[in-house]
Amino acid sequence: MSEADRLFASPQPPADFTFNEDVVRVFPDMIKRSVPGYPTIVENLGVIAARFAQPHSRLYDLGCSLGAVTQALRRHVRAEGTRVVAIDNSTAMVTRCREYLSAQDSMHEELLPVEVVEADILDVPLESASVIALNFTLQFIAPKQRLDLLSRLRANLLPGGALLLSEKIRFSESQTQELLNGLHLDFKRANGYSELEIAQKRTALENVMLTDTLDEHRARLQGAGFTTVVPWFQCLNFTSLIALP
Ligand SMILES: Nc1ncnc2c1ncn2[C@@H]1O[C@H](C[S@+](CC[C@H]([NH3+])C(=O)[O-])CC(=O)[O-])[C@@H](O)[C@H]1O
Ligand SMILES: O=C(O)C(=O)Cc1ccccc1
Repeated sequence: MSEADRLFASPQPPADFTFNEDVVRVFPDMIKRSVPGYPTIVENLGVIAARFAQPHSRLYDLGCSLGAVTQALRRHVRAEGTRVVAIDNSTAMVTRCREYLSAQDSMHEELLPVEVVEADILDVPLESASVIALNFTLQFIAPKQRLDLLSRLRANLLPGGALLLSEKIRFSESQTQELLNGLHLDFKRANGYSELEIAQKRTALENVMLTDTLDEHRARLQGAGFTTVVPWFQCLNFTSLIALP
């Protein structure tokens, strides 16, 4: 099972955050203690997907990590003949994700079939899908690639389908930004992270996780051809959106 996250507990030279084996070992604990609302978001992505999933269509979980969203899709989606394609470019994540999903397979009968693909979502060929989930993945894509990726997702979304996008967001109004960022740090402290752990992780993420405002997300989604953007969840500076074609 997964360990407690102590990755940034001792002093270390600054290095960019990567989704390597050390992160994989602690990832379920890390994401739950770092992302306010994460369990609620993941479970409800399954519930929301159930409304948009079409019979005999694909459901994508892009940047699947250990497959938390894929597992929620399997718990909630009942449309006949749907299958999940879960994609991540971290070898360590994909290896462990496959193990978790086969454990879920052995405990339940008649789960949606899942294919876990090790690939970069920026260059893997995508096919038509009724649901596409990007749960805290877009924030790790280089900003100049984000519009192209969303346009490609829009082009592959079936009519009546949905893109489910969760992100850490920033706020252009500085008082709001300071308040919600401060409250996020309080959330981490309340979950047992020390000042050193918080500071070292912040440095590690500085160059690799670049956040946008909600307005920037809306504008980009519209630019990619989505007509409707509905925020369905916000906890502090973390949000989840439903984008419709
Ligand atoms: N270009 C890329 N191609 C494929 N995967 C990528 C790429 N860039 C980053 N990733 C992958 O996106 C994931 C982001 S974590 C998602 C959480 C998950 N969705 C969850 O619901 O638990 C978010 C977080 O840790 O805050 C990592 O597994 C990366 O390897
Ligand atoms: O820890 C943070 O500050 C975050 O914003 C989220 C996060 C969670 C897990 C891995 C990387 C980033």
